Amino acid sequence: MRADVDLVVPVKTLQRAKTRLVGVTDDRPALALAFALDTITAALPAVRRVLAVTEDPAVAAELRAMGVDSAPGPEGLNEALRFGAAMLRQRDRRCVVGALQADLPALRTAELRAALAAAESRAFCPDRQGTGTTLLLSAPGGELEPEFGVGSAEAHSAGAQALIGPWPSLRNDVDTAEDLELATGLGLGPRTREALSPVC
Ligand SMILES: Nc1nc2c(ncn2[C@@H]2O[C@H](COP(=O)(O)OP(=O)(O)OP(=O)(O)O)[C@@H](O)[C@H]2O)c(=O)[nH]1
Ligand SMILES: C=C(OP(=O)(O)O)C(=O)O
Repeated sequence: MRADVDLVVPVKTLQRAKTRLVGVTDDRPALALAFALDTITAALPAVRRVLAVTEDPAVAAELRAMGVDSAPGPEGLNEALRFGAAMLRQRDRRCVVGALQADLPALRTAELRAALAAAESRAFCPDRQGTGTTLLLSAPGGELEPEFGVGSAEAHSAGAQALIGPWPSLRNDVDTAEDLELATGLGLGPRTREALSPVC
């Protein structure tokens, strides 16, 4: 992708996040926060700007300390993404606006860079199962039109390039204990390792 890339990262209110990881840790909100911070830390060097959309003041405060902008958005994942994408589009009419899930705790900057470089225009990265989506990119100057949710890879595949390549860390979103095991094999980010340290 030759245009600048600005990313919206949606972060759900921590108390309600990552419900499928119940039993993995005693402190699920802390784990959800660690996922988001590791994801964003890895993404920052690969893109021009990151805007988190979150209703959670604790997430906003952590991000502010890292120098990352956030804004409270409407309830619901696609609503939050449309809201963030509109803010980014207002700042730059021509850039690529992307959506990156905040549950990629093994994300490697170089792998995100490689996926972005492979994108020719509107594109999406399917998750490792091939059914969900971890990254969605608009065409330069285009609308994001997010359709996240069950079966989102198929929904996003209409008129968009599927980004499939040597970027396993970008495809490994963590919803379940099995996903977390696989992410551990790829190499977790430091915040997630720390959040899990009492149980590792
Ligand atoms: N801002 C915002 N982000 C959301 C919302 N719902 C989901 N997200 C984010 O969207 C991404 C994908 O969400 P899921 O994988 O379904 O995560 P989750 O809802 O925390 O997990 P489960 O409770 O297991 O379904 C994660 O980055 C979430 O933080 C929402 O209503 N608002
Ligand atoms: C919302 C999605 O994520 P998950 O499957 O992680 O809930 C999606 O892949 O569209």
